[in-house]
Amino acid sequence: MHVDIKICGMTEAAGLRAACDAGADLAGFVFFSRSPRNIGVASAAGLAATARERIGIVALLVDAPDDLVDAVVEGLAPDFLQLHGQETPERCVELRRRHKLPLIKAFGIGDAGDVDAIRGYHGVIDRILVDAKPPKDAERPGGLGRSFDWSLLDRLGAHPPLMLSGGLDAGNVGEAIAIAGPDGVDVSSGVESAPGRKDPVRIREFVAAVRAAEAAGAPAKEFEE
Ligand SMILES: O=C(O)c1ccccc1N[C@@H]1O[C@H](COP(=O)(O)O)[C@@H](O)[C@H]1O
Repeated sequence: MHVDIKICGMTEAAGLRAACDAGADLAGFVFFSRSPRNIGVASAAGLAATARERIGIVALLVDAPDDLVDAVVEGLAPDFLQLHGQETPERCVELRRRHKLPLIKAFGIGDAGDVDAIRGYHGVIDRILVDAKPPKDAERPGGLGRSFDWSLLDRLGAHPPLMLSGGLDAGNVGEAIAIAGPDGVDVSSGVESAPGRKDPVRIREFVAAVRAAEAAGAPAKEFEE
C-alpha cells in the first residue's frame, strides 16, 4: 500500500526541496491571511516552478471568494484545491465545475456527529481530509498541531480517499496510520522548527516514519463512492 504524504505550508525553497528529496507526494501552499504560513500567489508560483515535476501542488483556501480562487488557480496552476473552511457541498460543486480541479475537502473532527456529516459531501469532492476540530476562538481552522481521536473514523463507512491530518509528527504517524488506515497523511506543524518554518530534518524523519508504517503493512481501508 502507498500512503500519500502531503507536506503543507511551504514558504521557503529549503522546505520544498526537503519534501521533494524525501519523497513526499504533495506540497501545500496556504492562501489564508491569518496563517503564519500564508504566501502570495507569485511567491508560491515561483517556488512551485522549481518542484512541479517532482511533487504535486496543492492550494489551500479557507472560505475563499471567487476572485482569490481565480487568482490562485491562474497564477499557481495547482493540481488540487484544498478547502479548509465551511464550504458547503453546493460550493464544492461550483468550484469543481468552474476550475475543473480535484477537491480535497477538510473536516474538523471533534465527535461522532462531525464524522457523520461528511456523508453529505460524497460525490462532490475527490478526497476527504480529516483534521482536529479547532477551538471556537482559534485564529485559523487548521495548522494548529492538534490531534483528535482517530478511532472515531471507524464510523466513516464507504468513503472517498481519506487523508489524515492534525497534530501528526514522526513520533505518532505510524500509530495514526495503523488505527485510521488512511490513503494519505498531511502535516504542517509537526515538521516545523517554528510556525511557518519547515525543518528539513523533521520532514525527512516524518517521511521515513510513514514509509516504515507502509512497510509494516498497516492495512489500508477500502474506499468507494
Ligand atoms: O497551516 C495552516 O496555517 C492552516 C491554516 C488554515 C487552515 C489549514 C491550515 N493547515 C492545515 O491544517 C492541517 C493540520 O495541520 P497541523 O499538522 O496540525 O499543523 C493540515 O491539513 C494543514 O494542511
